[in-house]
Amino acid sequence: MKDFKKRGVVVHLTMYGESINEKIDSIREILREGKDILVVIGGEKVPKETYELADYNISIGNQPHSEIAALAVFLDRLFEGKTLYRDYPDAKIRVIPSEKKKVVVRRDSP
Ligand SMILES: C[S@@+](CC[C@H](N)C(=O)[O-])C[C@H]1O[C@@H](n2cnc3c(N)ncnc32)[C@H](O)[C@@H]1O
Repeated sequence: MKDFKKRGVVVHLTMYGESINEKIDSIREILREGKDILVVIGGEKVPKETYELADYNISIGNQPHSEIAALAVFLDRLFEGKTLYRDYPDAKIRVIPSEKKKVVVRRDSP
């Protein structure tokens, strides 16, 4: 975290942090400025130093979630859902959204 702070902004997700609803616009602005964001999520006990080193301590509500759930909600808010259906030009398999069945298009290898 100390090293990363020389070139970007550290966001630590914690149920004790400030509301994501209040802070997400300013965090999104960091990306617009072209800076990188390091998202820190805990596993076991999170050391006190993490809270102090983070530029933002952000809560996804004040109830505990799994770390993956907290990260998923954070990323979805940050990118406003726009990354969910992003096209990857070099993808080997593409899933076509369908109401009733699985539709998959495979790209032939070159
Ligand atoms: C299950 S929690 C473990 C917490 C850890 N035992 C501690 O002492 O802080 C795992 C991680 O999920 C994330 N997390 C859980 N609930 C959250 C919430 N409401 N808001 C933001 N992040 C959360 C945090 O990064 C947390 O460190």
